[in-house]
Amino acid sequence: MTRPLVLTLGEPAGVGPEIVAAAWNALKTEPPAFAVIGDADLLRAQGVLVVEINTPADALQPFGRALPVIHRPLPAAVEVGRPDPANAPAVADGIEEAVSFVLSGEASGLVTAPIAKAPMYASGFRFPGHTEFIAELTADAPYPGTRGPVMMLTAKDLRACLVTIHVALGQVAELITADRVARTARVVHESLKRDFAIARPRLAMAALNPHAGEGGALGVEEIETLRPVAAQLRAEGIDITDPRPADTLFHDEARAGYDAALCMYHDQALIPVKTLDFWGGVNVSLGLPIIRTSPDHGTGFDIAGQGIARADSLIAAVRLASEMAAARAAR
Ligand SMILES: NC(=O)C1=CN([C@@H]2O[C@H](COP(=O)(O)OP(=O)(O)OC[C@H]3O[C@@H](n4cnc5c(N)ncnc54)[C@H](O)[C@@H]3O)[C@@H](O)[C@H]2O)C=CC1
Ligand SMILES: NCC(=O)COP(=O)(O)O
Repeated sequence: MTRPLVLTLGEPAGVGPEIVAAAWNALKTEPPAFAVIGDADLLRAQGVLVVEINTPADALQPFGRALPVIHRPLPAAVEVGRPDPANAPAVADGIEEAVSFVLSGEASGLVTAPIAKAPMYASGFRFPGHTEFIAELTADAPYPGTRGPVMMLTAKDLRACLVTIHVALGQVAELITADRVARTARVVHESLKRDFAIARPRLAMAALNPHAGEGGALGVEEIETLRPVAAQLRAEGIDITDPRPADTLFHDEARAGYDAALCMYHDQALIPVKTLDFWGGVNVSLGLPIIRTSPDHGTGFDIAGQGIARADSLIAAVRLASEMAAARAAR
């Protein structure tokens, strides 16, 4: 029987509880089952039938008729739209527990609803986001390849992978080192084979500077770092382009020429992703011992509790986690 996925509820004052409830409504007749870790009362308040369970395996039997929840009550009352740092440690604990279920094999993969970074930081959380936190939690688990984490965002046929993630734009250029670019490319290449069943992945490298540096007139990173790394990667057998101007890398015909784009900074990847498919985009952590996906949107405080938040991205994240877990297990 298919192992269940495990879902975390994310920031309780955001759209997490309502999109998790809506995702269960949409997916309850479709395998795989999932177990939610979080405050069961928040989910009951969404009007769905909840069943409290103890382990992910307990989710399999009731999933079609009730939303299975491993109940972890929050310490502070939740005011919709107003995150309280007092609940942030419980949010982090939920992620940690969910990761342990995947590491132990009790769940096949992890899907996380969005967290709000600021209240987490205010409570002492020392990671930029889920991606780095989950990498730390899985650091001692065996992994048969180049370790990430690498953040990939998917939308329709676009897979955009980030060389740098949550850093100020002013710091990006100094972080574009040969080692970081090469490691990112290796993780992406291996993951496309292992988790996406693409036999011969084709990677496209986005340039950092306008017009790929215009021969050095608009920046030297392409000449000094990116072209030599691309050549080195090709010598290793990785099919990757030289750095290409980012403004012409994401239109329909361009996307047909590669399986994943290597993007140098957050917005270079996330703008095309969210423009192409804001509702269906998925955030994937590559190069980790566990499968982890997430919606591509955040906590939506401005709309939380109004019944208008869309669950499409979370539903896509559940489906993708299931497909990736199956691809990884089949190897
Ligand atoms: N994976 C994660 O945990 C992520 C967390 N965040 C966090 O979310 C918080 C808010 O970030 P923002 O930049 O405001 O992005 P956001 O994605 O929460 O909101 C941007 C816009 O999209 C709308 N929106 C978001 N989710 C929606 C949904 N499910 N249905 C309909 N409309 C939706 C919002 O109403 C808003 O207009 C921040 O603290 C950020 O750190 C942001 C992205 C990912
Ligand atoms: N902009 C993407 C984002 O914030 C997701 O971060 P993470 O929590 O998945 O690491």
